Amino acid sequence: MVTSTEAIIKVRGLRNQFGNNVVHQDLDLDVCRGEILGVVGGSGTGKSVLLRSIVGLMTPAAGEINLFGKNLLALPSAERAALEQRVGVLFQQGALFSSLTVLENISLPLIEHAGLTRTEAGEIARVKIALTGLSAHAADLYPSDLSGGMIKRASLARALALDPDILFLDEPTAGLDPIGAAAFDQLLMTLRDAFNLTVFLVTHDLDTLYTACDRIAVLSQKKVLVADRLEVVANLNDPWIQDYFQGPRGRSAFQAVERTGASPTHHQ
Ligand SMILES: Nc1ncnc2c1ncn2[C@@H]1O[C@H](COP(=O)(O)OP(=O)(O)OP(=O)(O)O)[C@@H](O)[C@H]1O
Repeated sequence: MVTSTEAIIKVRGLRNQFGNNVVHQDLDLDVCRGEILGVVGGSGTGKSVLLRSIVGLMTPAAGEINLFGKNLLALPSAERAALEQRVGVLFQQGALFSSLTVLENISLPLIEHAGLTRTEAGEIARVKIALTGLSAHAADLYPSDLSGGMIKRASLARALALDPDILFLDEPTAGLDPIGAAAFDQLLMTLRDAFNLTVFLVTHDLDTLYTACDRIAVLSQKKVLVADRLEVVANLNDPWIQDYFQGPRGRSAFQAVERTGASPTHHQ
């Protein structure tokens, strides 16, 4: 699939800080429409904080965040809320409501934000459940009845409830076994292709980077050090990048891709 070069997300001069802890300084990033961008970096480099800033869950100390060509931070709150509804977010722990069934969890944004009735929302929620590969009977289960992989899929179904243009995922394959993680990567690519979704994916999973991502952004030294195709990023002369991509796990992920012939370039 061909990703466009149009930046659907444009971050400029971003600064985030908690007390004296400056997490981002002068951070710039473009995310192109239709791409799956993998965001990596050492622990604490601010991947989740970057995600939360872009989706409007926290206000940066300085900088500009353009979503769909509009400066998010300068918009009146109603317009900003409308824009934020065009993004779906899958948080690290899934963040499903434990007292609601899967169907009710997915229905909630449709009732609250799209003004649908319970019945209408339930119908759409069932479509999303099928779309994410969950069996129909999962609809009536509670989060505590679900396996780790099912929780990820149910959370994905909820993130897709309002037909977002951009999907944000924070460590979606963390805690999944390798087969479950590979299946989730495949699902992501299928959904991106089917709906021309743009995907912002925070991950530590090297297999995901090799198989699913069109470009990779590396967070380091409070900035995006590089955002480019894997071949370019993996060969950069930077200690963290070399350790990460050329270390034993990086090499085995690369060899697995070589064996199966799967490669990000095959999706472009
Ligand atoms: N609400 C908060 N209050 C204070 N400090 C915070 C808050 N949220 C994040 N931080 C700090 O911001 C920094 C970046 O955190 P963040 O969770 O974005 O890192 P990360 O790159 O996602 O890490 P990991 O890979 O370990 O999940 C850390 O130093 C963290 O302690």
